[in-house]
Amino acid sequence: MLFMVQMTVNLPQDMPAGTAAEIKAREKEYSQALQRSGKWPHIWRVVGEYKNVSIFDVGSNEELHELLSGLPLFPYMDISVTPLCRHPSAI
Ligand SMILES: O=C(O)C[C@H]1C=CC(=O)O1
Repeated sequence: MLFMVQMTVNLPQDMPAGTAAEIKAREKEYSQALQRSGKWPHIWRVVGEYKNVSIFDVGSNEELHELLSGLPLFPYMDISVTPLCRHPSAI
């Protein structure tokens, strides 16, 4: 099952730089493990925003929820999820 996921990160202005750096490092490790597994095949930066557009390829809604809620940045994100299916004109 394919999903387009849009994540906007809103770190608190008063979060210490060291804390933010530590969360971002864990986020990168978590994200890259999922990319290597094939469950997160695309991640793109939205130009000019602290936001990404991603494609997830997972087995169920529940699995996607688990993966997203495990993101170290999850408490600081606005996330929207759009289910996808193959376009009839796709070649
Ligand atoms: O930077 C982001 O878009 C947020 C987040 C998603 C993956 C990752 O490494 O960081």
